[in-house]
Parts: sequence; structure tokens; C-alpha cells
Amino acid sequence: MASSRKMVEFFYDIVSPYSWMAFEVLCRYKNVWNIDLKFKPAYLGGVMHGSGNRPPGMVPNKFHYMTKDLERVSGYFGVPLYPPSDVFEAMFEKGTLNAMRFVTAVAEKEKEGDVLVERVSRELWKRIWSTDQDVTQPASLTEAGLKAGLSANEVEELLILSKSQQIKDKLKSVTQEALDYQSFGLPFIVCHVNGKAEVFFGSDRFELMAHRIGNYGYKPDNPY
Ligand SMILES: N[C@@H](CCC(=O)N[C@@H](CS)C(=O)NCC(=O)O)C(=O)O
Repeated sequence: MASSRKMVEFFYDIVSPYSWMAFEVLCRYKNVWNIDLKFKPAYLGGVMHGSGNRPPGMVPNKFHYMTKDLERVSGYFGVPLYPPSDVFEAMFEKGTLNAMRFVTAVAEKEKEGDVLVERVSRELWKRIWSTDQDVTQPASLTEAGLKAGLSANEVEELLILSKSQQIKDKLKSVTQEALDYQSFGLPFIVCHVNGKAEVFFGSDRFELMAHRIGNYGYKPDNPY
């Protein structure tokens, strides 16, 4: 008998604080909603470029709104989000290309299963969006990997893999997949319902998403 589990693809970049919110909600709810959740590490810079969009943080009024809004959503979702001391430097100058290549390498290495991708992504989000720590240097990625439960040897191997053409191409192709679904930002969630892909942008569409995938009863809870 064909499985009734719906497949949900989650496109994200750890540069995006709203993606962190959506990630935690999906991790909490994947069993409640009985979904087959697929992590799709992507690159927000590429999504912006490919869609002709520009980061909302570049528009001063949006930046002001987002700063206040993120404080609210952090409390609402129960995720300990504290913006880095220099948001522009962290998001736009330093960026997350190396970090997302590292996550892509973890995903490639893990293949079936996604426990490590989940843990490594969370550790990286905590660094950039909670404890104001670097995510660009090999030592930073190593620390996140070790905290996520990888061994020192595994991290070393993944750091090498993350610099390979194979991984660079993989991150590009996943970013392109999001663009093919007409993404213009992240988080971008693609629900496969009755053979059709239905897309949602943001961490504020879960009631609607739960309604469309036929699972009711969404309310955020707090594991922290
Ligand atoms: N309303 C959404 C906002 C999500 C959002 O602003 N995402 C940013 C990255 S953190 C983005 O890609 N924005 C593109 C846009 O707003 O056009 C939410 O609450 O999650």
C-alpha cells in the first residue's frame, strides 16, 4: 500500500532567522503531522540573486520592523533568538556560504536520514542568531560539528568535502530547485499534496500549511 505520509521539503539558510523559527516548528511537528520532512540546505544569496529580489534588511523600514518582529516571534515560538551585535556584518559581509557548504556536505554524507543535518544546522543557527559567534571560519564550523555529535575525524573530512566542486555544485543545484519553485526568499516550504507541489514562504504560514496537508491542531510549544 502506498504511504500516506506527505513529503515536505524545507529550503533554508542559517543566515535567515525566520528559517530558524520554521525549522524548529517543523522539527517539533513532523511526527504530529506525520510528514516526511526533507531538509534542503540552500543559499539565500543565490535565491535573492536568481529571483531578482533584495534582502529585506536592506530596506531601512523593513529592517526596523524585522528587528521588532523577530523579538516577538522568538518569544512566540520559544526559540532563544538574539540578533548578532552587528547584523549587517554577520548577514551580508561575512555571510553563510562556507557554513551552507558545510551543511550540504553533512547532508551528502548522511544521505538517508537527517539527524546530523538537523543538529549541525541548529548548532550553526545558535552561533549566528543566539550567541553572536562566527560561522565562517573552519574552527567555528568544527565547534558546531563537534557539538552536533560528529567526531573530530568526521568534521575534518566534512570540511574538506565542503570545499569540493561536488558540494559547491550541490548547494547551487538545491538553490536552483528552490528557484524552480519560484522562491524569492527563505524559508521556503514545498508540500507535496495529492501529487501537486504547494509552496509556502515564511515561518508564519503553518496554520495554512497544516490545513492544506490535512492535519489540524497546530499550536507552537516550547522545548527550550
Ligand atoms: N513573514 C515571513 C518573513 C520571512 C523573511 O523575511 N525571510 C527573509 C529571510 S530571513 C527573506 O528571504 N525575505 C524575502 C522577502 O521578504 O522578500 C516570516 O514571518 O517568516
